[in-house]
Amino acid sequence: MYSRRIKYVFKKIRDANLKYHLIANGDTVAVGMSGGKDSLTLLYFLTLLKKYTPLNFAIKPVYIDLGFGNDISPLEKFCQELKLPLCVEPTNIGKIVFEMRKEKNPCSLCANLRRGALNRVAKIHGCNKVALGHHLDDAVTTLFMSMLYERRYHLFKPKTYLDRMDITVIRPLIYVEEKDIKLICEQLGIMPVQNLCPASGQTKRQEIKELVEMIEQNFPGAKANILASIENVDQDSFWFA
Ligand SMILES: Nc1ncnc2c1ncn2[C@@H]1O[C@H](COP(=O)(O)OP(=O)(O)OP(=O)(O)O)[C@@H](O)[C@H]1O
Repeated sequence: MYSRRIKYVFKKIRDANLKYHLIANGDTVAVGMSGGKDSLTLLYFLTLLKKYTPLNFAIKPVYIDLGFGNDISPLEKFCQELKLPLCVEPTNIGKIVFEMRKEKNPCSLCANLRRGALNRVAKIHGCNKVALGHHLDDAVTTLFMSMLYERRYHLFKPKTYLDRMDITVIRPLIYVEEKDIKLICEQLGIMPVQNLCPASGQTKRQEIKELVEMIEQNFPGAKANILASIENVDQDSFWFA
């Protein structure tokens, strides 16, 4: 009944869940919904995880409204179909970033404020975990950005406990490739929300993403190997001062 691609992606998510103990029995997981293809796919697969594994957990989709006037009706419809009420949190983050602070690099401030808002809302709704839609391509792109722009290895983790908030951030799509997410959205007819953010799609990140894609084209499997090399860091070979 499910396509081979859906089964394949489901396995990747189960693998990540087993390896990093992302979701446990009794969890209440807030799912950060931008309305983009990644978070929509994440929500879909978390419902499958609940349905087809013995894991017993609750799912709460949360949309942080940044104030750009996005039409979120496709997101609302998708949540309704999955029988999950969407929590919408209005904010003035867009205004702060673009009008008040007039940031040159708005994305990092926006992401910080958004994450703070999401964690706060999750806490208010009794969630102990927050799931984000970062996938394999995001991880490798982030790693390359830290190397090329910051001269260091720096990458988010699949699971991070934030002690100040007492909340755990998880990234169940960490082994999933973006191309599979795109194909699944097409296959299931998942409609993303159009993002009206003025900085959308014109960032440094986009350039590095294209570089990563070029490497993958020339060395198939490169992205998965790069991520695996992070998991298999040989401490003795690293040049710690
Ligand atoms: N406005 C928002 N409200 C709630 N969660 C969000 C919001 N924006 C982003 N997120 C969460 O943070 C993750 C990473 O955000 P980012 O902006 O990098 O999205 P993305 O890679 O374009 O993914 P997506 O396709 O889900 O938009 C998203 O996958 C989602 O889980």
